[in-house]
Amino acid sequence: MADSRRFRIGYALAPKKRQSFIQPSLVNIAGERGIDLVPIDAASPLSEQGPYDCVIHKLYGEDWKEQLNDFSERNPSVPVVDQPDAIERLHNRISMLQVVSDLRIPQDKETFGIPSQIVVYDSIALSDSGALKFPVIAKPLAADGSAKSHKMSLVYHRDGLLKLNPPLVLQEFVNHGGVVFKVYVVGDHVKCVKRKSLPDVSLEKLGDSSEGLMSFSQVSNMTMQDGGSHEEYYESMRLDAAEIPPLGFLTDIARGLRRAMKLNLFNFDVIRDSKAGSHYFVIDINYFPGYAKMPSYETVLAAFFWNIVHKNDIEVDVEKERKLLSPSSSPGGGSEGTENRE
Ligand SMILES: Nc1ncnc2c1ncn2[C@@H]1O[C@H](COP(=O)(O)OP(=O)(O)OP(=O)(O)O)[C@@H](O)[C@H]1O
Ligand SMILES: O=P(O)(O)O[C@H]1[C@H](O)[C@H](O)[C@H](OP(=O)(O)O)[C@@H](OP(=O)(O)O)[C@@H]1O
Ligand SMILES: [Mg+2]
Ligand SMILES: [Mg+2]
Repeated sequence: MADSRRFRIGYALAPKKRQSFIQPSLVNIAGERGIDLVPIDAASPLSEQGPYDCVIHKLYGEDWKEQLNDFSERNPSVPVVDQPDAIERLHNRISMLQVVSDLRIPQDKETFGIPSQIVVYDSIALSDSGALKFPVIAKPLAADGSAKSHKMSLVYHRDGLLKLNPPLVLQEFVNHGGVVFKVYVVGDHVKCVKRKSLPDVSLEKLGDSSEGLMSFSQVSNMTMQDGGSHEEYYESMRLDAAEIPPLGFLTDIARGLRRAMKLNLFNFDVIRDSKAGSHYFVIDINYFPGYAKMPSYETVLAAFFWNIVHKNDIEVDVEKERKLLSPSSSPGGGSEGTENRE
């Protein structure tokens, strides 16, 4: 007999994120699978809300982190996707990519790594950018969801560094044919899409650029106006022509990142080295990205939610789970996951 029980997944999202992610199509498809998506009011105590069979979230701040940790203590069997400590690694652009460098997965025909990069904490250190080869991209060290964290500069030569405001990551710019591959991960589902990227930088450009740097933000989210200019036509042609890396290669990286980071909802940006067609660089990892931009996002997310509430295969922090589920943990009152309340 089909399971008639309904499950409640609480979501704590900023208004803009709620609008882009909790679309009626997602609510309907999840509903058809017996899953109700229930808003969590971040302005009220989480302990007074619920009950939930799972909590998903993309909110920041120590208070929210404490509320979530308290919720997990009191509801050890209710998955929190994902654990704040695991997400925090992605809020710093050095620790974010360190996990890529630490991955140990077989690299056969296709190989991957991260661009050379250094962190600069103060303006004095700016002048000493070491052995980095120009151009470099100056990225805010913090990737904390603020608009500021996406404000970047392409720096053509050393003088350009003096106009920057640390703390920053200076990451070598890699010519990559103007296309970035965004790899969305939802549990064990992996989907790669192509997006516009920065164009390659010629040696001539390096020599003659007077201003020393070019600022930009979220270039991979810029939509081309319909019937755009000549350049936009060629941009879209280039996008179509770009060959997506082998899915098995991307899946190996995705699986490795998921296990290492203990995260279930993220994407990562990959660029192909124009100088070596089978070498790739991972340049960015994002927690709980814009899934609505992923084809069939509703079906993919609904299947992921179904797996969670049926306790299948999600990445958890086993140590944390073990501690929480140990006999000493006192499952308290509040919002234990519960039977259908219909
Ligand atoms: N090392 C690099 N070499 C070449 N291009 C790069 C490099 N790093 C970033 N870019 C370009 O700049 C864009 C923005 O960089 P990045 O993805 O790190 O920023 P972000 O603000 O975190 O973006 P997102 O919106 O994906 O979170 C990339 O999509 C890519 O087009
Ligand atoms: O094109 P994508 O889905 O990668 O765009 C994401 C982006 O990568 C970041 O994840 C943004 O989140 P923050 O880094 O926290 O700003 C997403 O914004 P959001 O408002 O959807 O969370 C972009 O969609
Ligand atoms: Mg990115
Ligand atoms: Mg990012």
